[in-house]
Amino acid sequence: MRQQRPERRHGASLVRGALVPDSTHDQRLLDRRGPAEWLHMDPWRVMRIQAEFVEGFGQLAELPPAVTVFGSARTPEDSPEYQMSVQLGRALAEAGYAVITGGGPGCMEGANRGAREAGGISVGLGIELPFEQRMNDYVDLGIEFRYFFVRKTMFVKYANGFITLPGGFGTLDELFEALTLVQTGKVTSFPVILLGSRYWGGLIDWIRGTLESTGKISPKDLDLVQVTDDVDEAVAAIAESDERRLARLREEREAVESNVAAGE
Ligand SMILES: CC(C)=CCNc1ncnc2c1ncn2[C@@H]1O[C@H](COP(=O)(O)O)[C@@H](O)[C@H]1O
Repeated sequence: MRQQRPERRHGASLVRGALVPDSTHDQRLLDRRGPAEWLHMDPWRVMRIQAEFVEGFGQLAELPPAVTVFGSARTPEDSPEYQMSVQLGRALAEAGYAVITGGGPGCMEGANRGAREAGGISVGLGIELPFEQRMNDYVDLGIEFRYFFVRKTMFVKYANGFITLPGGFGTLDELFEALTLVQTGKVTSFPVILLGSRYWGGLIDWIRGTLESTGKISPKDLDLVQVTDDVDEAVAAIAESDERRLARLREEREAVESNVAAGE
């Protein structure tokens, strides 16, 4: 015999029995006297996450070719690393690239500053942090994100490559995310460049001496990252990768066009 159990449809979901709540979404929406915890529940968070993607995609879709620059939030303004970040921002802008950073202080500020001083497009993708933090003054287009993973999608999606200055955990996280995406073929034609051979040398030695030598990565994976001390060399590596990508796209288009012509 069919059991009669209470049931309720929640959009695409169906709940029955004890899972049926004693109020509806509408009631909870309209009942302003009720508690506000539902605002912080996961289904609602999804809407916020969606909104962040929509805002990010909308603001960045028309950006010209861009490069994302990572690096420490703690680099002092009077340090050589800060100077290098300014020089890098400037060189990227002069080569026609918009510069995207995390919008914070230190190396991020330096790269935004260089881009702005050279008349380029200076973008900051900020992140909500548990302590007071504001977008640096050299950002012309700034977007604030609540979620790291949404922001990281923007860093990759709108950049033609990453250049990484000396940094800490945040920088390493961004660096290894990029390398994983390239290694697994999720992004193609995406140079990852480390600026500062003294700073990064130990990490590269460890990757070679431990990861590669024990077979955790393949020897060719080491080619995914380039190390240099020369800002112009870093920018040139991005430009060369772009040229190769454009040439490949041209070839693919020509092949499609000649197939279409042959079929006619
Ligand atoms: C002084 C201080 C800690 C400020 C934090 N303010 C921040 N504002 C924006 N992005 C950040 C900040 N801290 C870390 N990040 C992200 O993580 C990277 C730097 O982290 P770290 O300093 O290397 O580990 C940046 O590329 C940036 O994307």
